[in-house]
Amino acid sequence: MPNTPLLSVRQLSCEREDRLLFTHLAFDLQAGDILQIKGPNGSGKTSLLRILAGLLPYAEGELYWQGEALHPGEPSFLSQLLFIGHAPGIKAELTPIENLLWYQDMHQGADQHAVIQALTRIGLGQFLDVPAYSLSAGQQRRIALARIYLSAHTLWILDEPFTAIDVQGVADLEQCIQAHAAQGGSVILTSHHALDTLAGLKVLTLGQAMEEVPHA
Ligand SMILES: Nc1ncnc2c1ncn2[C@@H]1O[C@H](COP(=O)(O)OP(=O)(O)OP(=O)(O)O)[C@@H](O)[C@H]1O
Repeated sequence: MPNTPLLSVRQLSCEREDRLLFTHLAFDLQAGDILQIKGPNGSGKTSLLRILAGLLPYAEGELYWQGEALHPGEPSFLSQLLFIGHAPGIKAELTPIENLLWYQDMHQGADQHAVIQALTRIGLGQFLDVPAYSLSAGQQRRIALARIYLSAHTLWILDEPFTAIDVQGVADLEQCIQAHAAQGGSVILTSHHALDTLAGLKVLTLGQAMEEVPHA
């Protein structure tokens, strides 16, 4: 008998500004899955991720988390979710350490040692104490992405995580995503890049059926 999916989406429709972006969207996400959402600009990829994160209402549909009806904004679900949106979502006047301590303090209590380790792993070890506004776009993005190294969440939802990240950074992130999935976590992400180096990748192109991608 198949395992209960971690997340099930059924008959989901999204409408923005009186325009229907997608209808009858349905897919299952199993523990250990990495799911890439694809589609042209404006097709609704970010909107879908924001619906799942409880940040955007949806027109119709049902969501299930581990077989139970899910209302995405509910705290018990949010405690298992790491959402990193399109924008870096950091405070420009704070240093990388301050940004992550502030974020951690809101969620699970601050741990400066863990924050420094995460920033070092993401390649910001030499920029711990400078204001974020003095860093490049890719470095600012890395501050936000360092949260994956602090995360104990089951589900990661990452909107364009590789934007502005260099080749080595992309490879490191892919490795981290793969490791999370290998430990039974799941990842839903958007990216316009081919991610076929990720083993077990599934792709959902909005408006089409979900497919498994052969490992490159
Ligand atoms: N803040 C907003 N307010 C109103 N409508 C919006 C807003 N953001 C997006 N939309 C509408 O939703 C549509 C889908 O946007 P969304 O960001 O979900 O697309 P996307 O597939 O992620 O695009 P991209 O590949 O360019 O990131 C847009 O074409 C726009 O019509």
